[in-house]
Amino acid sequence: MTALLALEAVSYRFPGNQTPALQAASLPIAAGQRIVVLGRNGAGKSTLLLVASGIIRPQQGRVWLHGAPVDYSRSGLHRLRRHVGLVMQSPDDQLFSASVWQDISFGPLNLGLSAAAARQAVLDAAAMCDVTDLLDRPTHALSGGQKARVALAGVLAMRPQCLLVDEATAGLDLWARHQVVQVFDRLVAEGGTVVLATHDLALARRWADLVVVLHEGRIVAVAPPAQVWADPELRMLIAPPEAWEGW
Ligand SMILES: Nc1ncnc2c1ncn2[C@@H]1O[C@H](COP(=O)(O)OP(=O)(O)OP(=O)(O)O)[C@@H](O)[C@H]1O
Repeated sequence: MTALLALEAVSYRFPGNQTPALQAASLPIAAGQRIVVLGRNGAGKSTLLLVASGIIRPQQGRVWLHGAPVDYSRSGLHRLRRHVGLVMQSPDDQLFSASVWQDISFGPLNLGLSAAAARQAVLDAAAMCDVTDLLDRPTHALSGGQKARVALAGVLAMRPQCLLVDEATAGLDLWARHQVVQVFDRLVAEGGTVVLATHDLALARRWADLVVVLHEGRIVAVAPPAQVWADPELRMLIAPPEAWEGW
């Protein structure tokens, strides 16, 4: 079966760095998957998502969308963005319009939706992320957790088939976290795929069908959570022993 999105032997080194942030990373991503990416700070999780979303272009290897290599022309990236959405680690990197409404509507309008369709997409995404009450607010005047939910709504408004999320639940209160996970589940139930980079082991254990373990830029495992949890060497690459107590 053709993967929805795939990384093939992808490497990327940031300018000026000695070591690559991502090295020969291969990962097929199928429709309907719940994938969690684990690894220590600097392991390459954000870089993997940036490459998968087309925001950075790998120096080696290729990214495939629906069985065709991504081309980095304007139209190629437009096609990728219609299917793959990235919620960045810091909402301040994502929110740039004056008001919440403008911010959430930017993506759908940019994809070429009519004003009416974009309006509906904004309302739907805002309802999903519980930010309807914030639509008229200036983006700079939101709390951190509110910004995170608005950033998610802005990506959901483009109805991506594959949602990539960097640290989605960090900084959210427990209700917001619960709600965001419900949004992910809904997307998967509708045939979409969600890829989360996180340090939240509890979420990874109970939610993921597949865990990707990154270490120093390399993918060292792609396996169901139970298999990762049962492997002492993989566990050490992710977190210290006390983090695994009770599992
Ligand atoms: N903009 C950048 N410029 C230069 N180096 C970078 C940049 N962003 C990341 N790096 C480097 O690339 C490597 C991988 O970083 P990355 O942000 O992908 O890790 P991460 O696993 O997401 O970490 P964290 O858990 O801290 O978010 C690190 O060594 C980091 O220092």
